[in-house]
Amino acid sequence: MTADVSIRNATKVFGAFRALDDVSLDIAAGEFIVLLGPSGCGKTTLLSILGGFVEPTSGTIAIGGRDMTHVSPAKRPTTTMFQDYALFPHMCLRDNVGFGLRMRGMARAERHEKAFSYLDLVGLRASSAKKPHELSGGQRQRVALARALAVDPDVLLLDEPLGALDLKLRRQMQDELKAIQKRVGTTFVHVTHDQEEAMAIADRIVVMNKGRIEDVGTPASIYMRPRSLFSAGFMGEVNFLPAKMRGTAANEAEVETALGRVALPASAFVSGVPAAGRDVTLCIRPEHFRGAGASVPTVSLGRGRITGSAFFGTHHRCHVAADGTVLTAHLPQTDNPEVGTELDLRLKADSIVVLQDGAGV
Ligand SMILES: Nc1ncnc2c1ncn2[C@@H]1O[C@H](COP(=O)(O)OP(=O)(O)OP(=O)(O)O)[C@@H](O)[C@H]1O
Repeated sequence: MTADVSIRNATKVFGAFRALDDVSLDIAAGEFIVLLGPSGCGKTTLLSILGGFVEPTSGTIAIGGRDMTHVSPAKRPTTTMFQDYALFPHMCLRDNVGFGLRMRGMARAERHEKAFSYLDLVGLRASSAKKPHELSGGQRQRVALARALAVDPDVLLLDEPLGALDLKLRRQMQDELKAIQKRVGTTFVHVTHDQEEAMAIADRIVVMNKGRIEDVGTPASIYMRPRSLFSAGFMGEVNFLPAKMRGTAANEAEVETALGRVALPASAFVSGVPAAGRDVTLCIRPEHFRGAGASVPTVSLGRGRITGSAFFGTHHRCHVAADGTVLTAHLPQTDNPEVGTELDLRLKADSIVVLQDGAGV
């Protein structure tokens, strides 16, 4: 089963503190949505509102077209999977996975069959007689997932479920989680503060900050075309270059930066081309600098001097100083950037994104 979710103007106030501030979001049935943001931004509060553990101060929640705003957690078509798994230590895996089914009065044979099929889904059928303490962290996490899915929720809510795992296992479990979600087709809403995790698993990422939604989109669209400075900065490394709008022509606009005047295509301005005189910020990903000799259409920010360089395997990460501004540039693995040498600060024109301060969704 699967269902769409509609959140309308959800606000949650704790005393004088606005943990969630007028949040609206539509989630399609079968989507894998990741709520991403720093600690305290309201991710868990939003997830708890979906699960029914927290009631919104105002606003509404509908699941599968039915208003759920004041419905108790047990009566919602949702299941929440927490980071600590909460498996029953004295029960074997089959009984752990079948526990929710027993609570719903399902007959023994049917319950066992279903528990086995979900253990199969997570690759643990052969271990069904084991107890949780006989498993690794990743295996326990899979059992918790099987148990959560066995009760056929329309929407599975996951609160930092991979938070307790070490990095390598975490990356492996992300791939498994995504593959399982695609197989079962259940709507997943997953909370994390890890940008790489969000990119690894999400159909769409919801970037949150201070109780509000800053950006919503596919991993690629948020990375390449962020709609707020916060979103650009949270989704990986970025150079922010302040600028002032100058003239605009048909499909182009000129901006003045500390590194000189630059003509940019109108498409670089994510929320439209602002009027002359307005302050804007150019967002430049470090890997978008192209060395000399690149044959693609380029924008030039003049020349800079390399003040630091470190080899990261896939690329060299360099600091480049130009006219009092220090930029970060990732240069190809095969380059040999040396500190003290000069670098052409050239970019593909369509790789620059220009945002107005205070922009967002
Ligand atoms: N029951 C509560 N009473 C008072 N304040 C609360 C309550 N629950 C959450 N808050 C506050 O609301 C803000 C948002 O909390 P929330 O748990 O949603 O953040 P989060 O983005 O999930 O952060 P984290 O990643 O640290 O879990 C925090 O500042 C938190 O202290």
